[in-house]
Amino acid sequence: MSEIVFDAVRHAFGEREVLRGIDLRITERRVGIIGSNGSGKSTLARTINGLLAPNSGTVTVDGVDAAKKGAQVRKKVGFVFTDPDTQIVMPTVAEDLAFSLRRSGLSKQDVAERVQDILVRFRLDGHAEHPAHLLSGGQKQLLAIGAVLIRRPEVVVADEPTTLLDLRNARVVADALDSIDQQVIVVTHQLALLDSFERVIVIDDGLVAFDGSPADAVPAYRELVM
Ligand SMILES: Nc1ncnc2c1ncn2[C@@H]1O[C@H](COP(=O)(O)OP(=O)(O)OP(=O)(O)O)[C@@H](O)[C@H]1O
Repeated sequence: MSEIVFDAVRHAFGEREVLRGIDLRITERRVGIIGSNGSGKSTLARTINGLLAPNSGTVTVDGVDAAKKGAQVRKKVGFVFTDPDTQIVMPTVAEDLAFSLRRSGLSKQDVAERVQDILVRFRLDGHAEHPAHLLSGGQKQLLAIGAVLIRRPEVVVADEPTTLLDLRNARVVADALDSIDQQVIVVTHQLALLDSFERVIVIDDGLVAFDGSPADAVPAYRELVM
């Protein structure tokens, strides 16, 4: 597993301090981040692969500073957004997957093999030549996850990947995330997703309010919002 270290991380948007001093060392394979709306979870998640550089403090992935060496860290850490439409860029499902490998230096044959592998794995093989925008919400999110996994990152950070989905599709996406070998860090409001996780971090008002097992974190979060 990669070692992700937050050291005194602070960030403000204008006057509003959103991260107020985060210290964490993450080495577990399945980690959840939960907390109220606006508590700073997405901001925190975005610092992991340098999508956002904090005002102060550092986030490192295996010792590499994500803010300073974003491109290097992004090879290792893939990011899945809440809304798959923001990630889907090419007309067809197969083309969209291949697009993720455009600068990989892989041969056409290798790209085709990886695309096929993801299509089969996420049961999208019947849709390879279909327009991506015609997929169901759940299939779109699977495609977005596939487009991240096809680059074979070591870590996948997902920011509320099931929020826009109905119960069934949310289950499909949760199962997909559960099935992958990589280290996964998920920001979520869907607490059931966390049952099998090793560690759950509760963020409240820009600080770590609780850090422990899902069995302990969920009641701690409930108590916080009561
Ligand atoms: N780019 C931005 N510019 C200004 N303010 C922002 C920006 N991004 C986030 N914020 C503000 O920072 C605060 C924390 O946002 P963040 O998205 O990190 O919270 P969150 O815990 O993920 O919330 P939610 O559960 O609602 O997704 C919010 O008040 C939000 O409005």
